[in-house]
Amino acid sequence: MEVNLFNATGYSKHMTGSNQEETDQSTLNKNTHPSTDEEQIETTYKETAGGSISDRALGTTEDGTQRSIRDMLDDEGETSVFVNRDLVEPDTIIDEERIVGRDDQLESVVSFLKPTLQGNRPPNMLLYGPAGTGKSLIIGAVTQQIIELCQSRGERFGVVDINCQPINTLDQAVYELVQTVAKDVKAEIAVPETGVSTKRKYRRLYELINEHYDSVIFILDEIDLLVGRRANDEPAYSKLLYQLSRANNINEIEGQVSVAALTNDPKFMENIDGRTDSSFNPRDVYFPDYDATQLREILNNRRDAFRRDALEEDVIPLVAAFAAQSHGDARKAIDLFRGAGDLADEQGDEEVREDHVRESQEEIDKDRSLKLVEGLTTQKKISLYATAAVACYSNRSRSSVPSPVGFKVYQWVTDKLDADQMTRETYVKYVKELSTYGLISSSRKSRGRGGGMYMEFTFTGDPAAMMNRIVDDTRLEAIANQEELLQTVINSQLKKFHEK
Ligand SMILES: Nc1ncnc2c1ncn2[C@@H]1O[C@H](COP(=O)(O)OP(=O)(O)OP(=O)(O)O)[C@@H](O)[C@H]1O
Repeated sequence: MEVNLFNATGYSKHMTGSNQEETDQSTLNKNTHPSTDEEQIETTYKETAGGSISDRALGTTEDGTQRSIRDMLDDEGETSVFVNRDLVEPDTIIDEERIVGRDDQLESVVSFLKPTLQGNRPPNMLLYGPAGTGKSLIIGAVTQQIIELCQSRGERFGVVDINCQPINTLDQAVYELVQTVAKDVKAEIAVPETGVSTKRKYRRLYELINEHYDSVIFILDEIDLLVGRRANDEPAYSKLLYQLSRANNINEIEGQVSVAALTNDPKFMENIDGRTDSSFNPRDVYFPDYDATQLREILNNRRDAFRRDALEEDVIPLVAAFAAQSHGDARKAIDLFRGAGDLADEQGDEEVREDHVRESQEEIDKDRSLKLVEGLTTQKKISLYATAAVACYSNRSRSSVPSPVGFKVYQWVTDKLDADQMTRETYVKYVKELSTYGLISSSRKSRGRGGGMYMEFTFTGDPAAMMNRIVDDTRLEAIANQEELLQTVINSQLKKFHEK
């Protein structure tokens, strides 16, 4: 892959072969000076707990003698299948040479952002495509290079990167931007999170940017999830994109500003307000799914995360095949690769084998839904329960859930429970969030001419199991006891929806 923009040699925090050699070397060094390390651990331990560490033997060996913490730590170091586990962590920024199959996207993003280096304003961008297809990776890799090039010329290029998924309102989004910039430039946030207007937060944002950056790019990940709370309002993402993309024109920000919005939703621009459309007016960059061959290559480029000879031949093809099944998501492939290695370590095996991959995949499947459900707020649980109930009790041949029906059932459930009721937008947002975890897939549907648009949700796993899990965890039991009634409500709502 040849990208001509840069002459910088690489990123300082990246994992390179030489970093790995350094790590190996320092591990070697540590082993040749055990007494120094032991003294250090012992001193720290004495200071905090009183007594010597060698007094405290924790494990027992096969011959019945007890082992110290240090022995056990040393043991693990020797048997791990990993030599550079960071390389299979999803958030590690990787070297350009390790990027696979994204030449076109990389070239587009480079060419769009190149004007920054000439002091000109780059266009705004919309990076769209399914989860785990490299959107954050590519924009992160290019902006990182620009930061370094600008630094070497004494210019300050700011990258303000936020994930909109956990953010509910425009006001929170602006505060998050202020917080992100303040952290980057090590300045005071100087505006409270609540109790002041959004306008004041914007003002602080612009002030920080004008003081600390010569040019700036906002990266808004999962932008489509920033819907806001009120049903009939313009969505929060539309307002935010409008403000940020015109901040330059109205001189709120003095340097060059561009906005890169990242989304899984290919139809994102259809919901944008007209005036936002014309001020944001992005250049599109599409990120398609990876196929199994590309996923294999992505994993092969990270096989040095593992000890040489620690991977059985079938491991990479099998991981790639599993990930290709779940929509070609590279994040899932890397997670499974790491998970199989962790399992081999846990089981004290020196090699990662096919059975570690299979077992790890099973655990991921089980864990994902369990953990996810445990961590949800009550409102999200109710939204998910209502949606799963429609999929489960529908008498129709297709068990997909139209969002208007899911919402009606959600309203019915909240009424029965006397719980708060969110707007339809918020309900849709909550359920869509679950598609990020692969529990649900969502697609936008049209009801035909003049009928409007709606979302359709499909469960990847068993919706009944999902309902049971939620019931175990919440006061929804009262509803679960009215199964027949719930079934009737669902099928009458489905009937109404399809007759319209
Ligand atoms: N082409 C690639 N080459 C190497 N690694 C990749 C590639 N694409 C993605 N990855 C890795 O997969 C993981 C997910 O990628 P990334 O976060 O860029 O996806 P995304 O499209 O932004 O996903 P989402 O929409 O869920 O935010 C990261 O660890 C990234 O390094």
